[in-house]
Amino acid sequence: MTSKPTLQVVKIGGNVIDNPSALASFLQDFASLPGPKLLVHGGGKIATQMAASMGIESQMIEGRRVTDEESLRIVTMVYAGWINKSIVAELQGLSCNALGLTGPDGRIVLSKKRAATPIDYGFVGDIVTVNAESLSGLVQAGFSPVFAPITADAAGQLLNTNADTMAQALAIALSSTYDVTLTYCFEKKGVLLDPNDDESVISSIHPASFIELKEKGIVSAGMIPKLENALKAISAGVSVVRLCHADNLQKTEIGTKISA
Ligand SMILES: Nc1ncnc2c1ncn2[C@@H]1O[C@H](COP(=O)(O)OP(=O)(O)O)[C@@H](O)[C@H]1O
Ligand SMILES: CC(=O)N[C@@H](CCC(=O)OP(=O)(O)O)C(=O)O
Repeated sequence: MTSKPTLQVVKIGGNVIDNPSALASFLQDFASLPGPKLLVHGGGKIATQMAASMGIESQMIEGRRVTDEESLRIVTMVYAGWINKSIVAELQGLSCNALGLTGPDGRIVLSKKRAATPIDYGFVGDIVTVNAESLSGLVQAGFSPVFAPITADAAGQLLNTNADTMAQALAIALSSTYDVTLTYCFEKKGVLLDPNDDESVISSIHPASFIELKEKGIVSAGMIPKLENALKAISAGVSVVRLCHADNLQKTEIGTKISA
């Protein structure tokens, strides 16, 4: 049996994107990763700040943004515009052949508006399909795709999509062709047993320990969808899933490893 080529899918979170020097150092590490790679970025923190500066209050429920028409315009401008193009330009400056994308570009990611019950999130999309063939084609052509968390449905309606979910869906889709490693990079050293103690990193999480951590309130807020996505990825064909500090992208033994 011939083994699959390797590919790294990396997600970078909004708290790092909001810190230019931390982002620059992360992008340097990303650019120097060997082999095919793909980046998914968030930017929730900047979108919230932008909305606030326009007098619009952001509402998050279970780590997801309630997205009305005005918020959709803001998140599209922030994620697919300012953040995506800044990251692509910075990576190009580091000789990484980054290609900025959103879901509707080449219809690589197709989503569907979330049902309005039990919670009406407005213009929020859940991923329906990923066109792995088109995406692999871009990777094989030498590009490093950089995805903003904006998608669209089949009728062309733009939708806001959680960036952790986007990374999970892309990693799973690519795992039929590649041996995929998925790394969630953020501003903490991993999943912490005590959120106030940066050194209390939990080295490994599996489905049963996640339920226990959630019940005890040790994982909360944005960490819940992040871990749900991480667990889904490891159970659906992704070879390695890890959560770590953005500074530790290349230190593969550090952080929290996810097991099935
Ligand atoms: N046990 C935990 N360990 C680490 N972070 C946690 C934990 N529980 C909750 N969190 C929170 O989850 C956040 C990461 O989720 P999120 O804000 O969605 O980040 P990102 O923007 O990187 O996706 C951390 O900043 C932290 O505040
Ligand atoms: C539907 C939904 O919640 N979308 C997210 C997309 C951005 C994101 O996920 O950013 P981080 O990775 O920085 O949290 C939002 O608007 O906050």
